[in-house]
Amino acid sequence: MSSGAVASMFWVDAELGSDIYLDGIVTVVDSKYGLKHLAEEKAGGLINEATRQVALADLIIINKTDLVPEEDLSQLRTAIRYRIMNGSINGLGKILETQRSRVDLSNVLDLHAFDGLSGISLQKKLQYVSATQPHLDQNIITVTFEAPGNAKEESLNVFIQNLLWEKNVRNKDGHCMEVIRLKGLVSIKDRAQQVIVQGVHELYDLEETPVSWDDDAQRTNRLVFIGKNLDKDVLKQLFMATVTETGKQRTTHSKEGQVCP
Ligand SMILES: Nc1nc2c(ncn2[C@@H]2O[C@H](COP(=O)(O)OP(=O)(O)OP(=O)(O)O)[C@@H](O)[C@H]2O)c(=O)[nH]1
Repeated sequence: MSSGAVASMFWVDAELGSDIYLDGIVTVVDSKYGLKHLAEEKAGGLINEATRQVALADLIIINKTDLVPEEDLSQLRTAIRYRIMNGSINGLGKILETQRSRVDLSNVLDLHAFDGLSGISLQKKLQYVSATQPHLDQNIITVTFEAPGNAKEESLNVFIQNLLWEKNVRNKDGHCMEVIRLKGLVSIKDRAQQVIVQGVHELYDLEETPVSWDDDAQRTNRLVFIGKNLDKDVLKQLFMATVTETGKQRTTHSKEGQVCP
């Protein structure tokens, strides 16, 4: 089972009030085979599992560093950084290097990547991502944008569900957008508090933070999407429709009845 699917299970569990909650996603990369797995090409241009797991991670552990020469390790580091720079919500996702996966637990636990607390620093993270986005990789990319206004909760749900569930949103070339993860700070109409939106694969959640908007007139939504075939203009245009309440949610880029693979 992929890490995203496992993460989704724990996330749902947390909502049921269990003692288990999703703190963050840690991906362990094997020094010896990591590079090979990251480079693997999948039929139909789909994102390979190793890249998907690295892009999803809040923390990456490169393990078995004793098994490879420094040269190989350096190549692997570059390959991972390249994927996180393009794919991570955290801008520069944290990387640890280990032998026998020995880590200081304080580096692994209490990541709080999925709870409201992370929202406080989210603004900084989002700014960092947009400032450093290199746009080198046409495979998995990060798209970020800001938009002023208040989203109607119902319209926001339709926007997210079209992306994650219906998968009917296409880029300008007609390719289906594939969102692996999304994160954002959004303003919902008639709510004083800031709301965090988190999505992993097909699961998403809107969570109110303890932070209130300073100035009602100047609420700025900030969103980050990680995935394939993402088009900033199309995403922003669709999101803007949720804040301007035009009632028209679909664009010419989504084709009725045609679900992406
Ligand atoms: N040399 C070396 N061996 C290690 C290290 N970490 C784990 N191993 C050994 O590698 C073997 C396989 O362990 P892992 O790769 O951790 O096992 P795993 O994650 O269940 O296996 P995969 O999912 O197939 O990668 C075991 O014999 C471990 O003792 C390390 O840092 N260095």
